[in-house]
Amino acid sequence: MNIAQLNAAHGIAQSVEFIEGSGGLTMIRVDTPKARALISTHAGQVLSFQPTGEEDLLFLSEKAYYQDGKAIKGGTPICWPWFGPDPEGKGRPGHGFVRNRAWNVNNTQVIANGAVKITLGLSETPDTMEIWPHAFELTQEIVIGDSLNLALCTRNTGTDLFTITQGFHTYFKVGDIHQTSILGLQDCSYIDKTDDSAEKHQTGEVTVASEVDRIYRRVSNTQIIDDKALDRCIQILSQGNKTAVVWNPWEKISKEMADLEDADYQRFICVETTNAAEDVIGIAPGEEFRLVADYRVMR
Ligand SMILES: O=P(O)(O)OC[C@H]1O[C@H](O)[C@H](O)[C@@H](O)[C@@H]1O
Repeated sequence: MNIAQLNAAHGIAQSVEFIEGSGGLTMIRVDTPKARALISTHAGQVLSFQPTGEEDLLFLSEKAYYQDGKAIKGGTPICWPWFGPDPEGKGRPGHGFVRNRAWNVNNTQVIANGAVKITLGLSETPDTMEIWPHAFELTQEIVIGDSLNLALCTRNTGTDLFTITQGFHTYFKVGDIHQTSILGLQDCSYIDKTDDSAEKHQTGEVTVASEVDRIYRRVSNTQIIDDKALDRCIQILSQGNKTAVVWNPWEKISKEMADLEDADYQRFICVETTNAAEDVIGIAPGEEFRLVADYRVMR
């Protein structure tokens, strides 16, 4: 559907408008009494979530790509049906194949208290069957209101059990990484991907002073990003995950990544709600699995 057809089918006066965004990609502008948001249908990804009177919760790179086949650096990328490198080592793209293709718009709706729910979806095509030979229905419900609430629902529409790993690879905007800490992961063990996947133990809060790439295990359902420079805390509530990933590329990798500014590592932290490492989800035919993340500012 083109922009006019999408607006005719799914636009809602004063609340939901389809527009042509960066790179000519179809985007959805959402306006509610509590917050505004910008969602890209390419990648099924929220690029901006700004509660009224607050800075954006999300970091979006000024150098992000907006192209079919490429991921958008920032916002809330979806890693699916695997998190991280190809689990079968066949050279398929890192973090799966739904963060770099167009999603369908299934529904838009104003719900309680003026919040807006946008439902995006994807199912198998001959192209996805080549990459991952399973029939599926992937649905993402995005609710913009007091909080940004994301629910990713995977339904197995095929005849054999399949397994997935996945994650919301969310880039949170911070005022200064040096003055940022993450609470709620203390006493968890983690896999340190910057140290040959050594198993380590987290004592106290997480601070970032060099590259960080960690899979935390057996996490609770709450993490808090304490951002002293912006004088705010972001609360992350999750359901369906046993793992969480913390990632910051730091200076060298930031410089090497063509879609990041050199100093961008100072401006974001990824705290990712995941099913990663041994947190693998098996889904039987006809069954579904739901992963949920909810983000809000606390003062
Ligand atoms: O550059 P990307 O493919 O988006 O991945 C960025 C990062 O994502 C995750 O957080 C992984 O744990 C990292 O190992 C990876 O470098």
